Amino acid sequence: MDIKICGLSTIEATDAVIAGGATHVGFIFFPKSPRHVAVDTAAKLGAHAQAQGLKSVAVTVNADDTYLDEIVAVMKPDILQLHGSESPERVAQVKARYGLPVMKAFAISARDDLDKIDIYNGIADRFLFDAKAPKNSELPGGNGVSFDWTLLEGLDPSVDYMLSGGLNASNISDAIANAKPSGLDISSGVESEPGVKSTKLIASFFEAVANAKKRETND
Ligand SMILES: O=C(O)c1ccccc1NCC(=O)[C@H](O)[C@H](O)COP(=O)(O)O
Repeated sequence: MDIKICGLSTIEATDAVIAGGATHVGFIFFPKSPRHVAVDTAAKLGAHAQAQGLKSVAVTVNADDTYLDEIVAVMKPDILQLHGSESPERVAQVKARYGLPVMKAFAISARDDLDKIDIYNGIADRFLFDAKAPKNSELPGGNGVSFDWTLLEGLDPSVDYMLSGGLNASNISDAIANAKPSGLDISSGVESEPGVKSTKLIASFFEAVANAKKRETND
């Protein structure tokens, strides 16, 4: 199962994520976020993770070509995560311009939010299902809130997605059992305060994932 830890900004946290067994590291390019990083910081940390076989993901929100050009040229991400209201046409443009896989994020709060899967199918390479941002939040992601995973019941098993939104060591077992996702994405669940990753919480999270996987195998 793929595991992406998002919102990294330090070498200590990146090393903890690598040691824990993550497959992806995510970097946020959104100035309003406490996790926002400079492109060269993401380039250094991303290259460090790439050297260990992880994929580096650039997370942007309705970014224009100028910003994406800089991110792609300097950071050399493996994947672009589009976390705004990018249309299918914009996703197709981004894919064509950079030749990189695109993961399109959606907020899920009702069953019909999943209709977007058909609209972006064959355009986005993967989906990331996140919770809807609370009304008082300026961030489209990284809010530490979960959505009702039972909304995913009956989803076509060929839909490739990362489950996201409020995941942490305490709820990951239920999340895996309910949603059976092909990937997990976590940010604030491994932070001691917004934007500050905790190496202890990162280690506990990976331990909880390993225990959850053992339980799944035994069931
Ligand atoms: O994390 C942010 O600050 C952020 C800001 C703007 C757009 C996206 C953002 N995060 C994207 C992610 O992939 C997060 O990991 C995802 O939303 C889950 O976050 P959390 O609920 O805190 O685990």
